[in-house]
Amino acid sequence: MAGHQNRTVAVSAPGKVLLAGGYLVLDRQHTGLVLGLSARINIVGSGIETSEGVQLNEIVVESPQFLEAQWRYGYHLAPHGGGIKVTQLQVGDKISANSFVETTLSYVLSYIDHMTTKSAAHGKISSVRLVILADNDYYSPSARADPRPGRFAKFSVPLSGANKTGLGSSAALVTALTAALLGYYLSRESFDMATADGKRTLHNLAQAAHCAAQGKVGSGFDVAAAVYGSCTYRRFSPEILQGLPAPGSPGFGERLAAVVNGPTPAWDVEVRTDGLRVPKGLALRMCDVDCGSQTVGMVKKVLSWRSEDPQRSKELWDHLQRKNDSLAATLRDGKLDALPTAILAVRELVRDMSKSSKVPIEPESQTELLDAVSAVEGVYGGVVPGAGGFDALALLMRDDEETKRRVESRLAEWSREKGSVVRLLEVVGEMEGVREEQLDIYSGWL
Ligand SMILES: Nc1ncnc2c1ncn2[C@@H]1O[C@H](COP(=O)(O)OP(=O)(O)O)[C@@H](O)[C@H]1O
Ligand SMILES: C[C@@](O)(CCOP(=O)(O)OP(=O)(O)O)CC(=O)O
Repeated sequence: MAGHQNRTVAVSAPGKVLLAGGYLVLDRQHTGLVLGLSARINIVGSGIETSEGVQLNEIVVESPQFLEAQWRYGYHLAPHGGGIKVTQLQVGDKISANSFVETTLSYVLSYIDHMTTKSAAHGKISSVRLVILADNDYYSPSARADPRPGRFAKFSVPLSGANKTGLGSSAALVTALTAALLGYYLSRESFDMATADGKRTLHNLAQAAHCAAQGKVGSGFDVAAAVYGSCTYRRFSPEILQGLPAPGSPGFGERLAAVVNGPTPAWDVEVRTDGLRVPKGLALRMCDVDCGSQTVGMVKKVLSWRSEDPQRSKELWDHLQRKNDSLAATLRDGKLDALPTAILAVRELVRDMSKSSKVPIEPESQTELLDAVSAVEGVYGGVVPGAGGFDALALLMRDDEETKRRVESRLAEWSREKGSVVRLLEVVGEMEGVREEQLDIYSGWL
């Protein structure tokens, strides 16, 4: 560990879109088609300067794009192998929690502490400052301080006041923060995110921290996208994470390390990065639909339909899985002519699932909008991604300016007619997962 703590580490991890396989991917029998996005969460970690003889035990995390977005933590080694216990410190008169940051710090520092037990540096985690910078498409532009920002916009609100566009900020944040901390405190021989082993450690640890912070075990496709980028994803068995004690309680460090470093058969996740790709000439683009409709408890409702009608739902899911697989194959083989039919086949079965489960996965308003945009020259089609609902679309279209302009003008027309604002985001589908960055892209922010 020693010798690395004065280094500055910069890491970024991409957001995600689940193009096909919503709900199915919760079940290990099925897989999801996951695309990484060009919108990234960046973390820069560097040492905190202290005057000679002064010892600090502080971790400072900041999100300088937002107001009141600084979180300070003290930390100590918990007794009986409880790992590193992190406690938020008061800054000024306000204290706002950030459970994703706090949980990730306690998980990752406990893991690092355990992995360095035998080294002289054990128990000597030094202070660090971590700066978070998120690409603009993660949040709606309405609260921007400058309407024409550079790479990273400044907002005139706290983080809680920014409207998210649903690109998976928490998974990208947890993954980038985990990678930054591992890279900062461990030697390159112990952790290198460019290697398969490094990615495996990062994936397992980030899944554990993200699940704990979320308070539930989802399919984890968002963390997989943040680590590996675009892929086909078969989830890990949720039992892997069961029974982990809480950070600070006896044995936490050792149990966490055993889970994270656990043998591959236990970690039965399957990530195929050659399973899905966006062929040359094609772009995946996202639309943000601002409609005010809320969709709560969709996962619960779909799963209860599944248990109430096991036979029919199984047939439907098996059928849908085959259509999802064909869509992946069509993209992989670059057969653009076959794309519209492959997309429509998926949508048809998703609407069947919508109808049977009475959940608005592809609600009527989205069917209309998708059909309208799919009719624009250069658009191959689109889906309601992830869990579905009213607030987003993913489009597959020709990767050129003219198509983009035609789509934008069709969406503007739609917004005027229907009174719901639909906006094409700048973000595009991208293959690459987590990566190290050069510091110059952050100039002015550090
Ligand atoms: N730029 C950021 N800086 C600090 N924390 C962030 C940032 N973006 C997201 N987060 C964390 O992620 C949480 C949002 O996660 P969540 O509600 O799951 O949204 P998403 O669907 O985008 O993952 C925030 O409450 C915060 O804890
Ligand atoms: C239903 C799901 O299979 C997909 C949900 O995908 P979304 O992309 O809609 O999810 P969030 O943005 O994280 O809320 C649940 C899961 O896989 O965990």
